Amino acid sequence: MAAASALKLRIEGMDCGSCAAKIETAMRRLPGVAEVEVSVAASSMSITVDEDRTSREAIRAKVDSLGFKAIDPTAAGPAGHDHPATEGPWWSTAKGRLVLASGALLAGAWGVSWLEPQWAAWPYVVAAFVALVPVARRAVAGALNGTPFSIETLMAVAAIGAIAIGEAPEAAVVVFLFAVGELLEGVAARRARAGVKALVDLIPRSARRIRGGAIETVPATDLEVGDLVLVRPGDRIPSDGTVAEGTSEVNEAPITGESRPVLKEVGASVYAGSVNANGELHVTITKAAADNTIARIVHMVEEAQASKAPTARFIERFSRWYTPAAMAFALAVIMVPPLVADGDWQTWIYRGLAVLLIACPCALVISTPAAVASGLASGARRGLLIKGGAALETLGRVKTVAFDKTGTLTEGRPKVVEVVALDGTVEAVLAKAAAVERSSSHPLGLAIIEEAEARAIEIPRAFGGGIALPGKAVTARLSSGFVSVGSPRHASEQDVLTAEAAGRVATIETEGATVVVVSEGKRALGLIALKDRPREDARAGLERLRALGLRTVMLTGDNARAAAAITAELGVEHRAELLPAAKLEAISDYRKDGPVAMIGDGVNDAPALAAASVGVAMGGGTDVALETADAALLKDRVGGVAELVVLSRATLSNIWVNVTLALGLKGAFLVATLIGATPLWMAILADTGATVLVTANALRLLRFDPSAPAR
Ligand SMILES: Nc1ncnc2c1ncn2[C@@H]1O[C@H](COP(=O)(O)OP(=O)(O)OP(=O)(O)O)[C@@H](O)[C@H]1O
Ligand SMILES: [Zn+2]
Repeated sequence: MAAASALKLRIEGMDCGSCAAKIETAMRRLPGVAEVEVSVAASSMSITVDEDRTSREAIRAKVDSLGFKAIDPTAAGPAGHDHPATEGPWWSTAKGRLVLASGALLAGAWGVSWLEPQWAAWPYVVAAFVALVPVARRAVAGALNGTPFSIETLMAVAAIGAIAIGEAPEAAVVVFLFAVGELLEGVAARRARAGVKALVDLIPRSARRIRGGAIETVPATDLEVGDLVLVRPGDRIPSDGTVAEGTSEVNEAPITGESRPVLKEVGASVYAGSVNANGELHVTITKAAADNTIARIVHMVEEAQASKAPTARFIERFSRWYTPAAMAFALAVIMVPPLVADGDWQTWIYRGLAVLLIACPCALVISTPAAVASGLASGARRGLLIKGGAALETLGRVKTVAFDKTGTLTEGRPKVVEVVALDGTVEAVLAKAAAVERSSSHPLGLAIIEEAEARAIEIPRAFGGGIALPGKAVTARLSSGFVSVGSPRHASEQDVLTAEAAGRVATIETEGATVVVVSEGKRALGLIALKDRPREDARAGLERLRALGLRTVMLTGDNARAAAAITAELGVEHRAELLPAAKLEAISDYRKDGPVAMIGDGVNDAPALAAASVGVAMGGGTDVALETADAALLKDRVGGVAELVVLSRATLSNIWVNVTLALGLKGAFLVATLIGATPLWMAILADTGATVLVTANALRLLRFDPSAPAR
């Protein structure tokens, strides 16, 4: 049995969701095709196919036969660059030329009818046919490949019908306006795509590489990991790297959306595309051009735009039966009044054809994807990365926002504030604790190691790796025996805390510190108290969420007293001393009241992020934050959560405005047509006009600023 392979093709020429549905239907009829998803917003198709049964050439040929152009990026030219040259100006595209040609013919026909009215019919017929031929070709191709009732079918039937009943001028205007509409329909998707791609253009083309004391200018794409580059004040940083020399403020707005410059010193990470403000920096390159954070963000947003939101899926399914139903209705309009009420055939055929035009579902089908694509692009430019339409919809409906404590509401850099020796010296307690924590990446562990190093304490070696009990403790074997560092609760469960020691723990915790117990075998050696600071904007960020009507909670594995001390400062409800499993339970509790967003740093809370309706990682462009979770805040601020929610809600209401506009216009035109108030050429505006409005409305999201104070 041959394995199915997953292909990703770029598809040019799609404007509207029904194009996507048509391609999907045709693909499913090919042998060996398992899964297929076509995205208009991303101009792409993902398909899983057994290539022994249908070759990729056959797939491409099939797509081309439907009137689109399929391009295999892996087979494409050098460097596998997946950002195609932008399509030329509108008049150079096939659709643009069609609009120009049929417009010119229409104008010519109008001129003839004015000069020589008795010859007017034929030029109009010619004008109508020129614009109709490509439409009819696509209608036939669609019908042969499983989509008999497409927009093109509606169009072709209506235009041919109009010519047949002697309304050639109207037919010509209708097909011309349809061609104009088609040209406009792709605009939203293209603009949203361009908005994101513009980010990549922020990466400079050249860099100043330092080699053997000399400085040479090289293309940024030639930089290799380990190269050293010089970045002067005012320059953009050519590739992700770390500062090797110098101090400067860097504006990271392109990546994080944060316009305040960030001070970078030796050892700090810098991102490609950010602007060096005032000092000279030497930067060691850590990523090749294609792996730069900004390039990956753009790639992720493109993938996100390709994934369909539930509403989009619903509307696509809906329009699958909607189009045939509309045709049946139009037929009834033509047949029933003349047969039943002795109506005039010519009049009712004319009205029935108008109904066909009004029924075109294009505006409806494009309403959701256009808004979602714009919303995602708008977020990406502000450091709010949402990985798909589904996540966006959920974020807009969220009822509860749960936060992890460490690294999310707090800075995640606890500091040791006190060391208490219960047995032996303070130095020995720290030394052994640090030795155990060497095997852990927990923020508390890092703080303990840092403190031991700061006090120049020699850290002994551990034998073998440590054993971590998540949410409880970490244990390792030292030369003196097994040493554990863990929560007081875990220590008392293990019977190593005396009543007196437990009393000291309680006293320190009341001051808002986290206490860990260092024990050897069944003996408590000492206590280490640590404190972490709340993030600067945590309070304001939480308040903004509550102002949006959301419930905010803090879920923490830390002790109840320390948690209470922090939440008193932040004004947020909390649940403390939660083991990882209990965090998941808390989340499913909250989910009973509606969707829950979980905000974490993506480091040790991946299960909680996954358990929530939507997981949001916070963590300044780190790999973990980008890969895990359904959404990520590239700007390390609690306020970003509210911005995510505001943007998502704005996108959802934009979608509803679009759907209402599309359906409303159709309803109004339908009534006007049935009472005979709408000529054919106006009926087409019910869809083309709505498409333009819907597109323009969706594009407003590109400029939407979710950080603006609530209206
Ligand atoms: N590596 C470790 N070293 C010391 N103590 C630990 C370690 N791992 C867990 N603990 C103990 O378990 C408790 C809970 O840990 P957990 O990782 O669940 O929470 P946290 O990450 O500190 O806080 P939050 O849940 O708010 O992010 C800690 O407060 C600490 O007492
Ligand atoms: Zn349409």
